[in-house]
Amino acid sequence: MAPLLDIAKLSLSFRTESGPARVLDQIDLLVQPGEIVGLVGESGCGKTTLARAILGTLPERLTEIGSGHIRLDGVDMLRDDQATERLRGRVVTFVPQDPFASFNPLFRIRAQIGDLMRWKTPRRTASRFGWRSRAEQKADDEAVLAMLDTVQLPQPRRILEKYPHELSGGQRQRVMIAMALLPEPRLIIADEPTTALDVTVQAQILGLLRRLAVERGVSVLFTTHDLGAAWEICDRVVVMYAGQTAEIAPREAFFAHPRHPYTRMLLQSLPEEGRDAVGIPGAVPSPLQPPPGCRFNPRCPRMTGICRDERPALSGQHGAHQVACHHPVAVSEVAGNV
Ligand SMILES: Nc1ncnc2c1ncn2[C@@H]1O[C@H](COP(=O)(O)OP(=O)(O)OP(=O)(O)O)[C@@H](O)[C@H]1O
Repeated sequence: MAPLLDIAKLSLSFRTESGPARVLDQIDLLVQPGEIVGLVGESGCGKTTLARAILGTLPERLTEIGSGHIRLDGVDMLRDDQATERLRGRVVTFVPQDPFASFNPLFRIRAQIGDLMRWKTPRRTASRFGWRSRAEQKADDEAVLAMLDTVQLPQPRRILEKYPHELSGGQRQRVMIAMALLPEPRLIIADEPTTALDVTVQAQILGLLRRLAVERGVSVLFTTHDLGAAWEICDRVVVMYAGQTAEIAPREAFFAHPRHPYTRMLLQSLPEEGRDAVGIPGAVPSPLQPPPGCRFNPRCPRMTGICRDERPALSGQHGAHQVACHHPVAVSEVAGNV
């Protein structure tokens, strides 16, 4: 099957006063149609930058593409501006971390969803300039009400009359999920979509996102530093470390047999009953002066000379368990981390 999203050898830097910050370094990532992929890693590993690169929302003036490609549905998202513009908001949509910041506080939800539908309705035929026929508009209005109901917002007509501040955090995120689904996309990028919510609401929202994506065959690329959330929702997990792909594994294998020392330490750092969360010693290196070779080498208990000299390649076939490490953990060494 052709992947829906195909990212290969993507390197990207930000221009800063102190020189180029190489935030993404030869990233490889494939997302198949209908697949839910989690992008995990500590803060500063480049998850948001990768999500924004796919969406084409990085500041152009400050961004330098070094190499590689991002293809969505065959379109070169880094070089074909017109096609990218067509896909953005239609074929690929976005669920943000903080929905409050993404709404305009001055307008009712009705106006904000109405604006989205004017430009991104899947029923749009000739309405290139935001014009819709009466029949199209009526169909869109019905689709909006049905979608609000689908994301379990009772009394959708009342929700439409509210201002963003009149909704709870969970309700706002449900509206955001509705808005991400209304254009009938093929890929949703959800950037830490539940971080700003209470724990109980987080679980509901993740469950909802997964159910709707599966029902509609929509792929989801979900960034999180919360491995529990990745367990809840993902089919496959991609671990990023300091702008590099460290490991890619199906969900069960990821939690049961992590092969990269970083993944293993991430999992071991999770809080357990009777034990507080323990951090990984050291910090993610600055992208201004990343260590040579494997970027994890200064924090790695398995580090040897080769780790400083040579960057490890990502081994294995797509779809299988892949790891970029000179000294990966053997399956026999792991006693199950689930
Ligand atoms: N505009 C920018 N200019 C320079 N450096 C930047 C810029 N934006 C992000 N960075 C740097 O890029 C690196 C990756 O940041 P990014 O936000 O993508 O990481 P992340 O994994 O999403 O972290 P978080 O979970 O905290 O959002 C960090 O070192 C960050 O400081």
